[in-house]
Amino acid sequence: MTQTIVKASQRIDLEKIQKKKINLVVFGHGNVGALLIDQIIASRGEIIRRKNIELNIFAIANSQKLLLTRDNFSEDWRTVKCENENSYSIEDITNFAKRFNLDNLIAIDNTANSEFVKIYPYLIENGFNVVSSNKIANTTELSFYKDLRKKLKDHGKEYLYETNVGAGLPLVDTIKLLHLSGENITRIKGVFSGSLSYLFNEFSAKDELFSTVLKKAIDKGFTEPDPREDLCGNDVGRKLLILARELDLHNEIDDVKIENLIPLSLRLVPKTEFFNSLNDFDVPFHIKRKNQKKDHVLRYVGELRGDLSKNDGAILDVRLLSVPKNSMLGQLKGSDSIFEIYTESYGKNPIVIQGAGAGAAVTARGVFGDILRLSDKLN
Ligand SMILES: NC(=O)C1=CN([C@@H]2O[C@H](COP(=O)(O)OP(=O)(O)OC[C@H]3O[C@@H](n4cnc5c(N)ncnc54)[C@H](OP(=O)(O)O)[C@@H]3O)[C@@H](O)[C@H]2O)C=CC1
Ligand SMILES: N[C@@H](CC=O)C(=O)O
Repeated sequence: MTQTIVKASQRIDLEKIQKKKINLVVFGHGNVGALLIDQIIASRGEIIRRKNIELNIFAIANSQKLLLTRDNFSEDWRTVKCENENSYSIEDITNFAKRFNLDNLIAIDNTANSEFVKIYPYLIENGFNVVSSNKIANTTELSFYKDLRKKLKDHGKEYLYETNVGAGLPLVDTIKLLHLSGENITRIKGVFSGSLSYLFNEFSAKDELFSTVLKKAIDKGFTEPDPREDLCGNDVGRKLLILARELDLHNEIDDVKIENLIPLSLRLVPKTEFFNSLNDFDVPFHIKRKNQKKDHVLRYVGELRGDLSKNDGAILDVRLLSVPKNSMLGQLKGSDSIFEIYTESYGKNPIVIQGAGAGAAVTARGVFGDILRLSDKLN
C-alpha cells in the first residue's frame, strides 16, 4: 500500500518536471482580451492533461493598470486589486519576468492601439514572443514591418497574428503556406469585414434603416473599438495590405483604393457627434439599396489582383458592390466573411474560406490558437 502511494506521488512529480510552462502577459482586456483570459483559464487543466503544457498568465494590463502575480491568475482575475492604481511602465513587466526567471514568454496584444506596437521590439529584445489581434504592426510603414521581422530573427522569437484577417478563420496561415510552398496566388477577393458583412447582409435582406442595423453590429461586438475604422474602409484596407505583405508585395496602406462609406457630412466631426448622427447614413444607403438591379444585394468587397509576381504590381481595392443574390458573395449570411483565393494550380476554381469574420469569442479563440501553436514550438 505504502509503496503504491510513493509510486503515485513520484509519477506526479515527474509530470511536474516534464510540464512545459508558458508565461503569458495579456495587454488589453476589452471584448477580445477579457474573453481570451477566461478561455485560457477555463481550458488550463485540459491543456495540461492533453499536451503537458501549462499556460501561466502572470500579467494583465490595460492602458492604465497592470496586474502581476507570481501564481497564475484564476477565474476571479477581474476582482484582483491593482497595487499601483495610476500607471505602470513596460519595464515593470520585463523586470518581473527576469526577477522570477520566467521563460517561454509570450506577450499578447489585444489592443487596437497604434502606439502600443512600438513596444514590440523592446519586448522581443527582452525575450518575449508576440501574438496579436491588433493589425497595426502589420500595416504601418513597410520599414517598421521589415525591421520587426529582422528583430524577431535576430532574437529567435516568433510573431503570430492569425486573427488579423478573418478573425478566427485559418486564413493568414493558409496564404503563408501556399506562398511559401511556391504556389502562385493570382488574386484574392472577398468580403473581408465581419461587421460590414453583417451590416450589408441584414440591410439587403430586411427593410430596416441602415442606422438600426449599424447599431446592432456595434452591440454585437463585430466592429472595431472605434466603428468608424470599419465604416471608412480602413479596417478592410488593412486586411488587404496584411495579405499583400504575406505575398512579399511592397505595398503601403496608401496604395489601397478605398471607398469610404461615411457620408461626407460626418467624416470630420467629433466621435460623440458622429454617434448622435447615425441617421445621416439612412437616406444615401436607402437610395443605394433601392437603385440596384432586381435580385441584387450590396456587399463591401476587397480585392487583391494585378501582376503579383512584381513587388509593386498589385492592385488593391475596397468597394461597395451590388452583386447577384445567388452569387457566392450574394449568399453570405450573418457576420460571415468569405475569401476566394485564386492560384495557378487551382485554376478557375478558387480555394474558399468562409465563416464568422468577427466577434469577440471567435477572435479570442483564434488568438488562443496562436498561443498554442507557439507553445508547441517553445522548449
Ligand atoms: N472584434 C472582432 O471581431 C475582432 C477584433 N480584432 C482586434 O482585436 C483587438 C481588440 O479589440 P476589442 O477587444 O474589441 O477592443 P476593446 O476596445 O474592447 O479593448 C481594447 C483593450 O485594449 C486596452 N488598451 C488600449 N491601449 C492600450 C495600451 N497602450 N496598453 C495596454 N492596453 C491598452 C484597452 O484598455 P483601456 O480600457 O485602458 O483603454 C482595452 O482593455 C483590436 O485590435 C481589433 O482590431 C481582430 C479580429 C476580430
Ligand atoms: N472590425 C473587424 C473585426 C475583425 O477584424 C471586422 O468587422 O471584420
